[in-house]
Amino acid sequence: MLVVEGVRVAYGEDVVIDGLDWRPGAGIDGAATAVTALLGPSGCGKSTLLRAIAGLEKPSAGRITFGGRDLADLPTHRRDFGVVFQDGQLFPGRTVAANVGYGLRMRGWSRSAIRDRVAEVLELVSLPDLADRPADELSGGQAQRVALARALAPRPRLLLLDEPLAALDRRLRDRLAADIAHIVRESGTPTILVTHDHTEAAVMADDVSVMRDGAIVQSAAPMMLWRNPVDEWTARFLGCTTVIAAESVGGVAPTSFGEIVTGRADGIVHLGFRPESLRAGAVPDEGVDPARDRSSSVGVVARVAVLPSGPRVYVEPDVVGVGLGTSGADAGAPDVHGVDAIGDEGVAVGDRVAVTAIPERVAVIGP
Ligand SMILES: Nc1ncnc2c1ncn2[C@@H]1O[C@H](COP(=O)(O)OP(=O)(O)OP(=O)(O)O)[C@@H](O)[C@H]1O
Repeated sequence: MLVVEGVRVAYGEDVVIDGLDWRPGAGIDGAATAVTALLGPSGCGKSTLLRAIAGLEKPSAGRITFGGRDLADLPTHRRDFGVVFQDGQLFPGRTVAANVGYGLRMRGWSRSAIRDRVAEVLELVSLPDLADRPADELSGGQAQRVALARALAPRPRLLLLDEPLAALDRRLRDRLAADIAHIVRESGTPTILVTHDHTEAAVMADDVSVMRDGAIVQSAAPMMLWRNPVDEWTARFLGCTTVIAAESVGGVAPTSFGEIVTGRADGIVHLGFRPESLRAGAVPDEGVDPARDRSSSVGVVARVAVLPSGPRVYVEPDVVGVGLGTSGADAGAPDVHGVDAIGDEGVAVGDRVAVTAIPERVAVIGP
């Protein structure tokens, strides 16, 4: 529905986006009601692109169409897009109901129609009892729900969310992320979510487009993105802290953390490991010579962080100069810096551990 073609946006001399092509949700079923995340690091141009779609920035080249119609000559308020920013931007002196009904009044809805629709969307965002509360007496999470209700009230054709959770604390973000995703799906509104947080993108979106330096580098469902990031930069941005090269033969690459199914043609492949891709546990059998054991690498725990999901450890090589994660393919450049892994319960600094891959959590990098 939304198509961005060859778009260029500059602030004075500073070109932020140049020749950008994008069809959010193009590769997935049900794109008409899907949530697409626009995910990228700070400053890559996500908000600029969103603002261009909303009509708040004017592209100096290219075009943006919705349902086949060029938006260039359509001002923001006539695009019928709902927008929610990081800080909600509610009118502080007015009640929740007045805020939510604002766009409907502007569109000339009748009083009774406004009252009914306001009640309906406040129900949708689970705040039916707050209609008469002044907007400046809301918590941060409530304010963002009200901002969402206000954006959804006029039944927009497209909803644009620009880091809607960024100003909230972690606990609230996690809960509200799932709630917002549910609410926008209930409302049947196609949605673009700008975020720099890949977990948030995975929780909320059906489809994720990764943006880097003003360009879209990959679009895929979250699962595909984790499994097959398009390049090493994307793999690292998505949380891989160790990247190694290995030789894949018959679709399988032996590594010093065990065999990984790559499904790739014979040749060198690059594999990305998140802490969750590796398990650091007891050395299985001291009788086995670790140098000959191809299913795991032995190292020494250098740091432990105890997270709710279990210990996160950093394991250094126990033989100086022979890195963890070396394989035939990259033996010339051992990763002497060690690896992040999930540790077994009770693991402590100084323990010798065997580091083993959890194969289905390893990313196979490249197109
Ligand atoms: N109004 C503006 N005037 C001049 N430069 C701007 C303006 N808005 C953004 N920029 C610059 O454009 C670049 C992209 O900014 P943008 O806000 O689009 O990035 P972003 O990916 O959304 O980042 P963040 O997640 O930090 O908001 C940055 O270098 C920023 O400094």
